[in-house]
Amino acid sequence: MQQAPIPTIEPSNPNVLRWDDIGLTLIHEFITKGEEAAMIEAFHARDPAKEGKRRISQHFGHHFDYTTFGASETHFTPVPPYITDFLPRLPIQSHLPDQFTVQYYPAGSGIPPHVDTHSMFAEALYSLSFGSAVAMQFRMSGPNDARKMRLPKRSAQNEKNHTESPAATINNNANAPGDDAIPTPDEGQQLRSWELVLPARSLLLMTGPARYGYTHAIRPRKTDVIDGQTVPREGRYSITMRSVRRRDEIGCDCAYPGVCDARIREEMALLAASRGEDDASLQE
Ligand SMILES: O=C(O)CCC(=O)C(=O)O
Ligand SMILES: [Fe+2]
Repeated sequence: MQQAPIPTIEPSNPNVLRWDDIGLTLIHEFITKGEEAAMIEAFHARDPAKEGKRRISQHFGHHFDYTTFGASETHFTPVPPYITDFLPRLPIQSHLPDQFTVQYYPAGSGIPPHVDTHSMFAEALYSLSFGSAVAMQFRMSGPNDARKMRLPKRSAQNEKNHTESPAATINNNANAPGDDAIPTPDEGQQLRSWELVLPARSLLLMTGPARYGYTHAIRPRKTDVIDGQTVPREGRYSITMRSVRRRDEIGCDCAYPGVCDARIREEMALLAASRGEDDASLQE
């Protein structure tokens, strides 16, 4: 693990930290303590259990469709006011999210390294943290990630069982529940990788390389190192916010074809076509 890169602090607002070359922005105290308490209450009004060991997810807005990896045309849960209230404060107002996954991470749980599906969601990806801080790991994707994304897909997960992986990660085998892929020592040493502490009430925005080229993960463990101190983890909540691409917006031409689902689909189609030609020539 390498040292986290140094952010630039916005002169007009010291709560805003930027890593422009990576495409990350972290805004401290994005929500108030009152809003945070209301969110936690609303979450447990739907899912009372706090004792389990597994991450629990709730979906709002357009549900993820586990068969097309796009947005469902039929499944929609109205977005609660505790989310709609802060949307006018998001840093990018031109394109607001319409797909929301609220998750509870019991202490010790995490999320495997993954790249959120490129083709089905617009570039800006947000994560709002609340309840407690957690360290998120970023790692430049490499051949190992590209190889995993080309493995045959696991069976689609049951959307009703929302203790499973989050929506956008379904297309990435590195994300299968319980498959907390550890990079090979070779890859782990070579690739740029570090952890960024996401404090409670902070908003993380991922764009560019951070969105398309890096994997992000929360390692399942009991402690994090925060400001040089080893701190026990507590239950943490997050809201992942994405904007669903529709019709001719679907696709991706990013600079990271190895982990780009749009490119992988093209590759697979070419492969299938060339196999078809081979089959045809065998029959002649
Ligand atoms: O909990 C988080 O902050 C991130 C969750 C995530 O990466 C996802 O839902 O795709
Ligand atoms: Fe993600």
